[in-house]
Order: sequence, then structure tokens, then C-alpha cells
Amino acid sequence: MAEIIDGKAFAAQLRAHIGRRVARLVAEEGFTPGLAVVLVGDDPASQVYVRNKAAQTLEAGMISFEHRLPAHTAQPELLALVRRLNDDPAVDGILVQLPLPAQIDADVILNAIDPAKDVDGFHPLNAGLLATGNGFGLVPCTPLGALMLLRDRLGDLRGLNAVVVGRSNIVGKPMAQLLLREDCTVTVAHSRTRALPELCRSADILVAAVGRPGMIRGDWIKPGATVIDVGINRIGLPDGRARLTGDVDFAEAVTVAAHITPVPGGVGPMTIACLLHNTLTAACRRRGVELPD
Ligand SMILES: Nc1nc2c(c(=O)[nH]1)N[C@@H](CN(C=O)c1ccc(C(=O)N[C@@H](CCC(=O)O)C(=O)O)cc1)CN2
Repeated sequence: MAEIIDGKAFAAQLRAHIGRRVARLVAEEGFTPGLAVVLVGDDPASQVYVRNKAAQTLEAGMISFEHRLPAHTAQPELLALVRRLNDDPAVDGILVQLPLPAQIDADVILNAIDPAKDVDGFHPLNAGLLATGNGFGLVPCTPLGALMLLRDRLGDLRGLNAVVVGRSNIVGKPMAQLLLREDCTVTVAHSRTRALPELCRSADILVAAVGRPGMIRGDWIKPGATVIDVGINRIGLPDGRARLTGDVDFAEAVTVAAHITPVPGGVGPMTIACLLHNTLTAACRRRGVELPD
């Protein structure tokens, strides 16, 4: 049976460490990092994520600025808010919660965020810095969290075969870039990939980020592989409640892999912990202060 990677516990330790570093900044440098989170509309899952982001920001000793706009908000209005936040010296990090309502072009909004405050790492400048390895940008939170779990479990990743299933800008592409930076041999697979089960079976590290519940079966996994499940799928139950499940068939995979992240409790909690990590990083860089240990 695989060892189950406890992302919830790891994220709690990371947040506690960030909290200690923030306390040192406040005491020694006299400033408190600030994170602005913008939510447009009333998507229930997004509301929970934004609430958790605000609560964990405060717990880490940072300032939380929350902006909630109605679902009918027009793009110029949201753009104006982003520009105000770019200009606000108390705001070190800006995050616009996704998905956005259909009348808003997410790329226009994400590209308007000051790259130095782009704690989601979605701005093309930060994506470019990650792709070229040319300097230090801000890295998208979910893949950064997944990489932290991998390094904690496996140590040196050099030379390992990694297959990333999914090519989104939020997870698949940055995950592949991060693994390349670790000297893995990386393949990015997607909905048009042929012979996907065989390809997955070649992976020492298999990252599933496709958004299709249970798609990766146990016999797609190389015995002894490390499986990182980034999928967060809500499955309706007959009693009206919902169950969270990943992209990997956990019951099958756990009997084949050496290490596996569960859903919930795996990569998900790392997303917000890494958001706080990025906010601390952005705050120190913007203010020309060394990041405390
Ligand atoms: N601007 C962004 N929007 C979205 C991002 C993002 O990184 N930036 N990612 C997701 C949602 N997300 C954060 O925003 C997120 C997803 C999951 C979790 C999490 O802790 N999951 C838990 C289960 C929580 C639950 O019960 O729903 C887990 O997996 O254990 C945190 C944040 C899309 N939008």
C-alpha cells in the first residue's frame, strides 16, 4: 500500500512557519504584508475558498483586504478595482478568484495585475520567467504546493520521468515547468494524447490535473510511482450533499503507487499555504527587505 501524503498537515506547518516569518518582519522591519482577494459573483465553492484565504491570511499575521463584487459586474469596473489595488501601497499581493462570470475576459483582468503583486503567478511576465528560468517571478500556488510535497517526499527529483496529465495555465503548464527546473524528464499529456495509459505507466511522478473524476486507473500507474492528484471534483450524492473526489481512482492507485496524495487533504490545502508564501515573498521584494528564514 502507498504512503499517503498528508498535504493538510504539511500546509499547516508551512502556514505556521510563514506566521513566524511575518511576526519577525513586523517586529524588525515595521511593516505587515497585505493581501487583497477579489471575488466576483456567488459561486459557492469560490466563496468558501475566498473565506478560507481571508481567515488564513489573518492567522498568519498579515492584513486581508476582501473585495466582493456582484455577479453582473462589468469588466471595466473590475479593471478599475485592479488598478486601484496596483496603486495601493498597503497591498503586496492581489488575487482575483477564478472562475470569473462569462461577461468578463479573465485574461484581460489577470494581465492588468501588477506582476510584482501577482501572487497567483498567472501574469504572462511571471509565466515567462518560470518558462525561461530567467530570474525569479511568482509561481502559481497549486503547482508550487505540489512540488513542495514531492521534494519533501522524494528529495532530489533529478532524472525522474514525470508525466503531467492536463495542460491548463493554472496547473498543468507551470507544473511541467517546475519539474523541468528540477531536471525531471517531463511529458505533458492532454485530452488528445494517444495511448495515455501506457504513457502514464512510464511515470516515476504522475501528476493528474484534468478535472475528470477517477480517470487515472490503478493499472495506469507504475508500481512504486509517486502520484499527485490535483483534481477537485464535486460528485452529487443521492441525499443532495456532494463528495469531493480527485482525478485518480484512489482505491486502485493506493495499492500500486509508493506515495499518493488524497483528495481532499492532499494538494488542495497547499494552494492557500503557497498563496501566503507568495504574498510574503512579494511583500519583501516590493519593499526591498530580505526574506526572513
Ligand atoms: N485565482 C485563483 N483561482 C482559483 C485557484 C487559484 O489558485 N487561484 N485555484 C482553485 C481554487 N482554490 C483556490 O482558489 C482552492 C482549491 C482547493 C482548496 C482546498 O483546500 N481544497 C481542499 C478541500 C476544500 C473543500 O472542501 O472544497 C482539499 O483538497 O483538501 C483550496 C483552494 C480555482 N480557482
